[in-house]
Amino acid sequence: MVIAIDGPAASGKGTLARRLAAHYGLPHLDTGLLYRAVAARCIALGRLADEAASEQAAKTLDVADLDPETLRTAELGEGASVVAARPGVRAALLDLQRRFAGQPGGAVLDGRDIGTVICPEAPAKLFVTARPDVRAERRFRELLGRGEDISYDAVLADILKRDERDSGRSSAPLLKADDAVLLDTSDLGIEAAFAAALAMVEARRG
Ligand SMILES: Nc1ncnc2c1ncn2[C@@H]1O[C@H](COP(=O)(O)OP(=O)(O)OP(=O)(O)O)[C@@H](O)[C@H]1O
Ligand SMILES: Nc1ccn([C@@H]2O[C@H](COP(=O)(O)O)[C@@H](O)[C@H]2O)c(=O)n1
Repeated sequence: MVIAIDGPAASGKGTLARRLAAHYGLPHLDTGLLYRAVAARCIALGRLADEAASEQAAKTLDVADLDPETLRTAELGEGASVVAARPGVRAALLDLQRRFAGQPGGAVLDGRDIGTVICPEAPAKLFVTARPDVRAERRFRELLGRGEDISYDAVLADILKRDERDSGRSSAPLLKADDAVLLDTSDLGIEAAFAAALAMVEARRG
């Protein structure tokens, strides 16, 4: 079974994707890490504004090299949303994601365009969201815990800017697929959100 999970930044989709993958014994791909890794390589080269450099980085990306610890910074979240708006970068990462989803037994993928572009035929699709202030508070605490020197206001501003860029781009914008189930986690803790997500997936399996 393929489970496709989309939603805006810090909505909790990665947390739910990991929990669902563990529950069903499926492999999980956090597709945001792909775009973060492309941005990391471009930033290291001083070429984030260079479209050709970002396409080249995407074409030569190795999933085995993705290190969540180094990639989940605020700077790379912003850089990822810049390179993710480029059609050539998205095209270069398409096959890799579809191959991951096509593994025997299925997979769980989370991102922005999984239910709409990468796996439009997935039987179980969730669109996870939460109010911006709630998302910012969660991400702020997470980044503080990781030792980043950042303010709540800066995190909220980053989230709003990324939401706008991700939803407004012409190539694979962040959208709820028509057949995705909406899950608002604003007033749900992690366990309650997981229970709701599991019930939605079970309903689709049945
Ligand atoms: N329902 C919840 N209640 C409280 N905290 C949550 C909940 N879901 C996730 N979190 C916390 O919020 C933060 C963001 O969650 P997560 O990384 O799953 O979001 P995301 O949507 O995958 O973000 P991104 O797209 O930016 O990678 C994490 O610190 C996570 O532990
Ligand atoms: N399927 C996806 C996944 C991510 N992006 C872009 O990457 C940025 C970082 O993603 P996180 O999930 O790690 O926060 C995100 O803001 C998107 O711009 C994407 O376009 N498609």
